[in-house]
Amino acid sequence: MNDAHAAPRSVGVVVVAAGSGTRLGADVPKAFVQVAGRSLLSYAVERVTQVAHLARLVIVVPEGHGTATALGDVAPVPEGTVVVPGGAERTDSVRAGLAEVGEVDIVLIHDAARAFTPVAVFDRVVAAVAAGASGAVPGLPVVDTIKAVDADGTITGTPDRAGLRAVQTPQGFDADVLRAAYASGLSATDDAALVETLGHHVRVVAGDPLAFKVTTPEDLARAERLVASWAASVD
Ligand SMILES: Nc1ccn([C@@H]2O[C@H](COP(=O)(O)OP(=O)(O)OP(=O)(O)O)[C@@H](O)[C@H]2O)c(=O)n1
Ligand SMILES: C[C@](O)(CO)[C@H](O)COP(=O)(O)O
Repeated sequence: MNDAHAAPRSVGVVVVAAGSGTRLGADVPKAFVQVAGRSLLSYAVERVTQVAHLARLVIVVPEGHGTATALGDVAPVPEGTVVVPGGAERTDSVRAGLAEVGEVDIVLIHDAARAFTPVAVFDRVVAAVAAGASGAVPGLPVVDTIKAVDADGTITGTPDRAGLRAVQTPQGFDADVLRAAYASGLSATDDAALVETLGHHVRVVAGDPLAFKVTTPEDLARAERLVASWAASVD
C-alpha cells in the first residue's frame, strides 16, 4: 500500500467493469479484453491496490461473473475484495457497488475501462476530498471547440472552452454525499453529475492523458502500443 498521501481517512474503491463494450465490439465484456496477455481489469486493479488508505475494494462485473473466484482467472484480486453483478446502465452498476462499499470516509468510483490511470491521479482526487471538497474528479482541458446542438444538429451555442474540462475517473466523494446522490434514483453519465444535482460543489483536479477510456478499437490499439512501450523501456 502506498502511504505517500498523508490524509488518514479510509478509502473505498468501486471499480465498474460490468459494461459490454458495444463500441469496442470484442467477443468478451470489455473489462476482460486482453492487452499484452492481461485483462484491462487487471491493469486497473493493479493501480487501485496502490491507493493510500484503501480499506475496501468492490468490483462490479457482468452477470455470471459474480464471485472473486470466478474473477481470479481474469484479474487477480486482493483478499477481501467484494465482487458483485452490475446492471444495465453504468449508474445501475455504480449503485450496486456502492451498496457493498461499507463504512469508509471517501469513495472512489473508477472505470475498469480507464485501466492505465496513474496512481498519482487517484492520490490527487483523494487529497481534494480529504481536504474538504464534497467531490473531486480528474479532468483535462478540451482541445476542440465544443458546440451545443439541437435535435436537428443546428448549433445553439459555443461555450468558452477555457471553462470546459473533459473529465475522467476515478471520481471521488465524501461517502455520505455520494450515497445521498445515488439514493435520488436518477441516472447520469458520470457520478459527479448526481452529486452536483444535490447542490454540492465538486472540484476538478488535474487529470492525465493515460487515464483515457478504452472505448473503440483505436483506443485498444493505443493501449497495446502503450504497454509495448513500457515493456521496451525495461528491456
Ligand atoms: N452497465 C454498465 C455499463 C458500463 N459499466 C462500466 O462503466 C465504465 C465506462 O463505461 P463504457 O466505457 O461506456 O463501457 P461500456 O458500457 O461497456 O461500453 P459501450 O457503451 O461501448 O457498450 C466501464 O468500465 C464499464 O465496464 C458498467 O459497469 N456497467
Ligand atoms: C464516467 C466517465 O468515464 C467520465 O468521463 C464517462 O462519463 C463514462 O461514459 P460512458 O458513456 O459510460 O463511457
